[in-house]
Amino acid sequence: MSSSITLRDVGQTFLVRGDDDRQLREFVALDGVDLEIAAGEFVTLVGPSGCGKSTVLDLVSGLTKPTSGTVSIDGTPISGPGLDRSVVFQQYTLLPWRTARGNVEFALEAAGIAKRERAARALDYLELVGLGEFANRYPHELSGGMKQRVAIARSLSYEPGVLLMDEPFGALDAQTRERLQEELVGIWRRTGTTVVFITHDIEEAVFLGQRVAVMSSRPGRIKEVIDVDLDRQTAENQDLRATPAFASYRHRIWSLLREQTLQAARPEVVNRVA
Ligand SMILES: Nc1ncnc2c1ncn2[C@@H]1O[C@H](COP(=O)(O)OP(=O)(O)OP(=O)(O)O)[C@@H](O)[C@H]1O
Repeated sequence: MSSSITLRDVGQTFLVRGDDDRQLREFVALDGVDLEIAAGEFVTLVGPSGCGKSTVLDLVSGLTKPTSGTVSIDGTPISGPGLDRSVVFQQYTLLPWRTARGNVEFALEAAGIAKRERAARALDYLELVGLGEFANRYPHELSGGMKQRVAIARSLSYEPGVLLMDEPFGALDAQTRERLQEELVGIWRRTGTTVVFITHDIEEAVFLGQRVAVMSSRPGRIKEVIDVDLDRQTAENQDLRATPAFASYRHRIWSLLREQTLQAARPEVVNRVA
């Protein structure tokens, strides 16, 4: 099961206090953001720090509402959070007093899944992320990568149409990160869920995304969306990251981001509120 996502002419303005006079001002975080994500697609979102990536994810999750424009799931405007969407953050956010299985079951309980179904389903999803044998371990008995896999299992367990991931591998070491990237591609293929994945890491964006959306900052907009046409199936046993095609995508996105970073050096645009 998967859902499409549409952002149409989306703007998000926050009220912030000026550093100098402490007056309230409008800060335009997003302006005119347009993005269409098809059901079942894997899209990565990159952009300079503070360009509004998490703000976009918050809007799709329904935690916040846009100041202007519309954000829709399967053509229906989002009115708040829902079980059709699930978010994985950089911090694992597991309950320390529950086992891996207990953490997944907790989400299933909140989603209203019948008690008799919860234990089996939790185990199925822990197996999907390769943690079937660790179901009875507590978070403090798991490595960082394992904790993040539990968080992914928990998010997928109630079978959302959309999985939103905000730098989920940002706190992991390079090797664990690469392994989880490969596993995530496998999980995405098996579940067919639409994935929107935020990252600062260009290689991660190219490796994972069927398309990479590059954002510009101040105000945040989608600057360019790049189709990544890499043969991931035949490359399964090769080092995809070492291929010339991969390097070429990496360089293209690096160049776009460099332009953005140079532009971001100018002062922020804020409008004073009367
Ligand atoms: N609730 C809020 N109130 C005021 N300003 C906010 C709020 N949320 C975000 N911002 C501002 O909006 C801009 C975009 O923030 P956001 O967290 O979306 O950026 P980001 O691209 O995810 O950043 P990073 O890559 O550093 O995580 C930033 O300038 C931030 O300070």
